[in-house]
Amino acid sequence: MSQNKTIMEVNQELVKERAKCNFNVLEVTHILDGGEKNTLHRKKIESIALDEGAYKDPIPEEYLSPKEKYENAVRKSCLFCKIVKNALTEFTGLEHFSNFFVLRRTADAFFKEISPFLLHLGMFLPTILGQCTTEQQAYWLPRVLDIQIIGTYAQTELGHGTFIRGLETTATYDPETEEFVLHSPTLTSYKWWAGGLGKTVNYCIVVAQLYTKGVCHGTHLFIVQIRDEETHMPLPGIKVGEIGAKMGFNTADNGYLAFDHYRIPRQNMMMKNAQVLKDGTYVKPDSHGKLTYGTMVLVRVILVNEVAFNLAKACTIATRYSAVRRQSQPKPNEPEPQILDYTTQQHKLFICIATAHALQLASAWLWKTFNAVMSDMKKGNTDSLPELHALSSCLKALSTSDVTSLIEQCRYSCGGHGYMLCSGLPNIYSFVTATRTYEGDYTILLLQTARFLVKAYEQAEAGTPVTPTVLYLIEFVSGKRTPWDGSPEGIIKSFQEIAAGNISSCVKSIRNRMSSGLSFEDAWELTTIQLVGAAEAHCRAVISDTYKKEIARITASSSTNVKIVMEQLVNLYLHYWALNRTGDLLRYSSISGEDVANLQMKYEELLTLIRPNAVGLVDAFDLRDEILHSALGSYDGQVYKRLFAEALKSPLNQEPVNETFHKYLKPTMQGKL
Ligand SMILES: CC/C=C\C/C=C\C/C=C\C/C=C\C/C=C\C/C=C\CCCCC(=O)SCCNC(=O)CCNC(=O)[C@H](O)C(C)(C)COP(=O)(O)OP(=O)(O)OC[C@H]1O[C@@H](n2cnc3c(N)ncnc32)[C@H](O)[C@@H]1OP(=O)(O)O
Ligand SMILES: Cc1cc2nc3c(=O)[nH]c(=O)nc-3n(C[C@H](O)[C@H](O)[C@H](O)COP(=O)(O)OP(=O)(O)OC[C@H]3O[C@@H](n4cnc5c(N)ncnc54)[C@H](O)[C@@H]3O)c2cc1C
Repeated sequence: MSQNKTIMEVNQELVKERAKCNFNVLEVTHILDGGEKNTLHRKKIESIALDEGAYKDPIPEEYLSPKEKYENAVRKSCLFCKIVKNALTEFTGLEHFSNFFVLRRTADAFFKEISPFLLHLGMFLPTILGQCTTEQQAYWLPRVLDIQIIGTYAQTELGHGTFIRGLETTATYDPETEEFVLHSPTLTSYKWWAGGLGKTVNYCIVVAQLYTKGVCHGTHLFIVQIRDEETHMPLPGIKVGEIGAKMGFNTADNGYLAFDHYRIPRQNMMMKNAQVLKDGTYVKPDSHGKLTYGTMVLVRVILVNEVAFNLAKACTIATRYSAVRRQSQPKPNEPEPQILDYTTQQHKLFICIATAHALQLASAWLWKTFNAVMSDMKKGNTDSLPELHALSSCLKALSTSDVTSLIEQCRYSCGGHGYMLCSGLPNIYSFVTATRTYEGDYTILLLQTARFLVKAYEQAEAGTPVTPTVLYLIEFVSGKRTPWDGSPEGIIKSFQEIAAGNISSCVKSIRNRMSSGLSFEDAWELTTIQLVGAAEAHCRAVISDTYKKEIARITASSSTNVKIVMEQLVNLYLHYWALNRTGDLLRYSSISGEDVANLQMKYEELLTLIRPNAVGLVDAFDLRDEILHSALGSYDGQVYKRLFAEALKSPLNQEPVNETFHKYLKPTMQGKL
């Protein structure tokens, strides 16, 4: 493995664990990277960016003031872009975007929190790729890829994030000057949250209500210059600043922005889908009405990969630490066990490894689906967009929610040391917990999927064709049920039955409520707890099915032991979630109490089988120490030496006596204060 320029020798606990591992670690790395070629490409980029040590901070980030932290993050963002510039210029189409995952991963060595450039590459660039005409792209793309301008995505306002149709910023077309006039009529219309907006960017994409010829045509996207390219001063008519301290993302200068009748040229409306002609005539998109929401769909797809990667980091840290840490004495006169030998610890950690695999593979599959839909859309066919929207919504919601809980579980599994910033876990957590909210809140996105599921159920009832991910509804409405058999395929089938059963209950509730006189909206609203549950169940079935099928496909040519350990993890994932949903299983499948007990036994057996390979499995994520930033999770496992070295960096340890002793402590203790 390409492990790091470590100066310490590897802890014997980890040496023994690595010797125990019975599969080829590199083979699993290739599976997770999507093939050997991708692994080599990733390692090459990591080498270019990291081998010279440019990511290192003179003073640890956590001991800097907020302003210094931000300034240091800008310095390193520029450095990072300079180092990887060649890689950046390759991204001239959304189809190349998966290569950004590699850059994103490498950038983590530079930032313990986040780069203020994240939105430039993560949203400004893809929106230009997805929403501009070819001519507009020819103008903007070179400047964006060459970092001649830096941009962000300003959609959310102080008053509205979720409800995009409720945004208040206006863009009113003036045919006299062929300009749009951007205006923020109220305090609640101030743009709020956009990453990098506070101090870093000079351009941004603004989402505003388009008015032309006195008619409002709903929200549209505009490219807006907000700062002078030479002086970086806000331009006249622009009010811009930073929104203040947050739970995480503190190096991302999230900002606010308001317009006072601020003019931009007509050409700055992103016109791939809808257009405003010189005379103010509005030309509607002739296909799907929600095409301007395209960047959100892309970023939701990206986020599934993003959280899988962050979970891989967290469980690498927690698993290596658990192999090194010894605690308690269950058997008299025997040494204290490694905490990884406790079944409850395995229960906390192995589901994290399995989930990181499941989400990594589900995200690769979703990425393929996204590209297929984009390719259809290029030919004018938007038929598969609703299914993509439903899928990307629920996968984003469930993956960010699962991973947030599992990262916290990794922290719990490291006891007190996990609470230290130098464990790396708090920063990973504060980054990932935000993903549950941004780019569409958890509940909101599941309710979007639920809309699709209810419609699909009605189609299945009516005997009209349904899309691939909901084919299970056809069997369900026909009354066909598969008896419980406890096999992996049987568990997935039962997850589909749970999903179908939940959707069916929702449909019944809505119909019953409507037949008792409620409107559809009120009936829907009263059913939303169940609808969220149904969308979650559907998504669990999709992830489980995809995970199992993808592992079977990819490992068809793998060595025997790799195949075995990969299948064990799939089974662990399925058993974990089956046990977690026994209520639903008892309600919607033919499972018995005895079957549940068998599931539990099988689950515990799987933990024991996976245990010898646990460290090998996290090594296979192939995360360089520079990217992990963790005293607990480094490849050498020198946990205690690293914790102590980190403690010595504390500013409080730079002097034997702090001045507060003379100012406050001594006078207090001497009764003189
Ligand atoms: C130095 C460099 C260092 C590092 C960088 C290196 C590399 C970087 C590269 C990658 C980065 C990696 C990862 C991260 C990338 C970027 C992210 C990082 C940070 C992001 C920060 C966060 C940004 C944001 O949050 S932006 C704001 C996002 N906001 C939202 O998501 C709002 C959520 N709300 C909505 O989506 C909608 O309003 C709604 C869906 C809830 C409702 O909309 P609306 O009211 O208009 O519609 P409805 O009436 O409900 O529905 C009508 C029908 O339309 C359908 N619909 C809705 N949405 C869509 C859609 N998107 N597509 C298709 N169809 C849609 C809906 O289903 C209805 O259909 P029906 O048939 O009528 O039922
Ligand atoms: C770290 C971070 C970075 C961000 N970066 C950006 C950015 O770069 N650009 C940008 O434009 N935005 C950004 N955002 C904003 C983000 O997209 C929004 O915060 C998000 O979409 C949620 O919207 P909201 O804050 O308005 O929440 P609200 O919609 O007010 O949600 C509050 C609560 O109400 C519930 N709720 C709301 N509506 C309904 C409903 N119809 N039914 C049931 N429950 C409902 C929600 O589920 C939630 O529990 C960022 C946010 C964060 C936290």
